[in-house]
Amino acid sequence: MTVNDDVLLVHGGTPLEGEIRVRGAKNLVPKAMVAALLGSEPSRLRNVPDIRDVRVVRGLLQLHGVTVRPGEEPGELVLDPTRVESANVADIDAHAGSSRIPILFCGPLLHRLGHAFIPGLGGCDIGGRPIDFHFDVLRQFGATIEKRADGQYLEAPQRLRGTKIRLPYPSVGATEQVLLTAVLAEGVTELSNAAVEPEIEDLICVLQKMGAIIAMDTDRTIRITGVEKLGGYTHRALPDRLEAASWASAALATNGNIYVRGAQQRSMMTFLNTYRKVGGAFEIDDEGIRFWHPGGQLKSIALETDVHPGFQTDWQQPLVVALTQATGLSIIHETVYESRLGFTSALNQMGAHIQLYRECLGGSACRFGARNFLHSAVVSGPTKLQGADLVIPDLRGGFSYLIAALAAEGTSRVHGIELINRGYENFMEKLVELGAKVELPGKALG
Ligand SMILES: CC(=O)N[C@H]1[C@@H](OP(=O)(O)OP(=O)(O)OC[C@H]2O[C@@H](n3ccc(=O)[nH]c3=O)[C@H](O)[C@@H]2O)O[C@H](CO)[C@@H](O)[C@@H]1O
Ligand SMILES: C=C(OP(=O)(O)O)C(=O)O
Repeated sequence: MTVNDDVLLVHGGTPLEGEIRVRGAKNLVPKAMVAALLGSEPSRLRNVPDIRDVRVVRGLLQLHGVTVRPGEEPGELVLDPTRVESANVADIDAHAGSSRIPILFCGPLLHRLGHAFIPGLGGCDIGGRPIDFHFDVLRQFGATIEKRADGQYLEAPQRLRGTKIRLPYPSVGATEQVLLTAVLAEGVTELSNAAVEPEIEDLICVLQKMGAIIAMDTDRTIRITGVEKLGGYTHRALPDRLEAASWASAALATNGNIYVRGAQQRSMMTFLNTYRKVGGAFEIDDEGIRFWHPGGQLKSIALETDVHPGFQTDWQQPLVVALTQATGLSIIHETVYESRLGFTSALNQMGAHIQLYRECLGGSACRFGARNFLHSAVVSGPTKLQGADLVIPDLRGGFSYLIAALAAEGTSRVHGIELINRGYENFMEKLVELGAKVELPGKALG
């Protein structure tokens, strides 16, 4: 086992109780920051969380000549792209492997400079995560792409042209690639089989504020009429529905009660339905959502992850920890990523009973069915969890291990917690506020 030295000691068995606040979505904020690169004037983005993925994009934008400074209110960034053409881009390799976001710089840089260099991407190791759709799309707009040892070099010999595209799968990133490229391309782009996640709708709102013309049909078709020039925007990022659901799962698994300020019903409806089926309670008001374990037994369920409006894959791992406490057999079918269930082996070491299958369990057949991936699970519960030594595998898997350690009897050592900072703002402070007994060896918390 590879053990990192950033370790959190978690003394389990205390219900999480209290209030925390979620700010702007990890899966929107960095993209809205990239969108600022398309404008001829400064933009203002509000509700920006202090997470690693935001810091990475800030560094990348600055490298490309965008000035990024704090605005008037806490969590506001002002992004000024007016000097991009004269930037002297150096050290871009330092960003290789940092996140998935660099790929979204392609369209804006091609429009502004006629060329772009994209270093190798990072992001969670939960499947192959190819970027073939992105490059197919960019070629359709008229870009040329050359693979080099350290990344991809792209050129736009002339202004990119609008085009008709059908995605093989409603990929979030590829849909964003089309949006960020089509808005300044010549003519109309028609994208079918697009992803329609709430973060994509919010990115469309950002682009419309900048002067873009984008129409969304109900059948996953998005039509973009290219314009000559875009201005800046002022926008408050939609709240992070993925972080909110993680805390909701933590409340359920630890017998707790957490008010998540900022959580919004509209973007979480599918999660809320599932939470209720499992036996979790929630109450919605204008400012947020309270989630709690109402007592009694939790119920097992059949769950299939899917693109929006289905059950978001990033909700899956934290909820699985709560399902180890439900009575009976729960079935999980992960249809978005082929390798997102590997984190369950550590839960089994803690006492859970989770069996993985290559077959598509629970109803529909997915892309991974006949391809040998362990992408379905049967969780048998309830099981008592015991503290263990855990090594964080990926962002949501990492938060799930925290939940499991908090729900377990005894003490766990959770290694690699730095990864959680990629998508959860101040998670340690929040844990302490909620009454968790956690320690960073040698450091004071709370
Ligand atoms: C930073 C960010 O917003 N990340 C989110 C984004 O990731 P990301 O945008 O990377 O995810 P996609 O929606 O693109 O990926 C979905 C599926 O499409 C496949 N695919 C994608 C692109 C491609 O060129 N070829 C290809 O085969 C992927 O391997 C995966 O199986 O959406 C995912 C699905 O909601 C979320 O889990 C991630 O949290
Ligand atoms: C998979 C995730 O993110 P990314 O695409 O940034 O790896 C996630 O947020 O769970």
